[in-house]
Amino acid sequence: MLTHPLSVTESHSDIEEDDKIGVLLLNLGGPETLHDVQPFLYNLFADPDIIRLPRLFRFLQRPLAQLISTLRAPKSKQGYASIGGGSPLRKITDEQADALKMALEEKKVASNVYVAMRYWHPFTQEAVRQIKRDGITKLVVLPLYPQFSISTTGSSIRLLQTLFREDKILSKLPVAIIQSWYQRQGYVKSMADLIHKELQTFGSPDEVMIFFSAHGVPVSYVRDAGDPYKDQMEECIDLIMHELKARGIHNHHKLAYQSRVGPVEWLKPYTDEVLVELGQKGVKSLLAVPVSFVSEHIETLEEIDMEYKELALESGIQNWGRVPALGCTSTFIADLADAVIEALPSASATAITTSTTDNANTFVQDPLAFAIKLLLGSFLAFILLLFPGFKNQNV
Ligand SMILES: C=CC1=C(C)c2cc3[nH]c(cc4nc(cc5[nH]c(cc1n2)c(C)c5CCC(=O)O)C(CCC(=O)O)=C4C)c(C)c3C=C
Ligand SMILES: [Fe+2]
Ligand SMILES: [Fe+2]
Repeated sequence: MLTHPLSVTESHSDIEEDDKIGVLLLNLGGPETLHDVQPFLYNLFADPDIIRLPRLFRFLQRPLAQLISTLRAPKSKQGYASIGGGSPLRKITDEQADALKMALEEKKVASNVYVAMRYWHPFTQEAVRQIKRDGITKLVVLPLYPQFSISTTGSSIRLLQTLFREDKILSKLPVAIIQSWYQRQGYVKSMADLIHKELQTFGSPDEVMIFFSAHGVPVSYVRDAGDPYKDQMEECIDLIMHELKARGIHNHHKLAYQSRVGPVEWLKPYTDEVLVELGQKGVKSLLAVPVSFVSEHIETLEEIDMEYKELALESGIQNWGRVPALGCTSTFIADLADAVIEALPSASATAITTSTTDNANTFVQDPLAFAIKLLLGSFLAFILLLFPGFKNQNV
């Protein structure tokens, strides 16, 4: 007998016979060619969860996005050129989606796995349209970010809420959202496995500093908007180190934040500054561990492997290593499949309606600095508004 591709082959408590299970993977997206870089950056900076303006000044969002994306594009292009001319994110995320579908099948859950990128193809809107076409009856939303940030998972969820609210059918679809999963045993163990393995490549593994480098966010996200990202990151590192200790690994470790953009203060300590300090303090061997993201991307391949490695070696560190991103590591993907099954919504579950990341109360800490920025922004906006075409690009 032919089974429907989404039919369930063995009973799980929250799955009914005619259910069609969908899993929606949330990710950031990245430019596939150098030509895509500026419009990708425009989409990113046009997101009010990336540049957080008070509601009253949201009219400046798109002109500012146009300006900042145009100014940043040359530097970004250089970065993407150095890793082969584009982001590997789409290919890796598609592979993760296929691996997750298979892992779910092994656990007797038939599903369709969709990829929803926030700023480049395949856009969230496309994935949502496909979910509707496929007649999915239960949906699990799984961000590919272990820790929650307003700027990543929060932004994608906010967009989903808007798209689902606007649609008669989707607004009734039972949806479960996995907000974060850094604390899951499977993830923690998979990270510990990678670190353990990579330590063995050093001459004296016990003397290696384990250096966690997380993507940063502006301090105001945590301080003013209540982003749990920093707390979750610190807890995540504690859990991984605890797991390593249980395996008899007692190396020193350090957490720092990378990839800051723009003039505002970001979470500290900064990766580049810490690398210099560690070199000066006499650390000779260092293992870099990217911890906020589960695929290779520009920040691992260019920033860590090229820029930070060079800086570390110049600063006196002699032995450098880097843990690969989890990608399709089987223990990790199997654990994501468990997370999906545990989260499956019951038929009576509500659709995506409530917001966990409401930034309606965005406020500005320093009114004078804000007034100056606003005047400047308005002036630039005036100039830029002379140019047409401030719509989301390539959506
Ligand atoms: C947990 C991961 C990430 C957080 C938090 C995050 C916040 C954040 N990022 C920017 C600005 C940029 N991000 C860019 C690319 C990019 N960022 C992440 C992850 C997080 N960002 C990923 C996975 C990627 C895509 C990488 C790829 O391979 O294509 C970029 C573009 C690249 C560059 O020019 O450096 C920018 C710009 C901000 C402002 C922010 C928090 C507010
Ligand atoms: Fe980023
Ligand atoms: Fe960067």
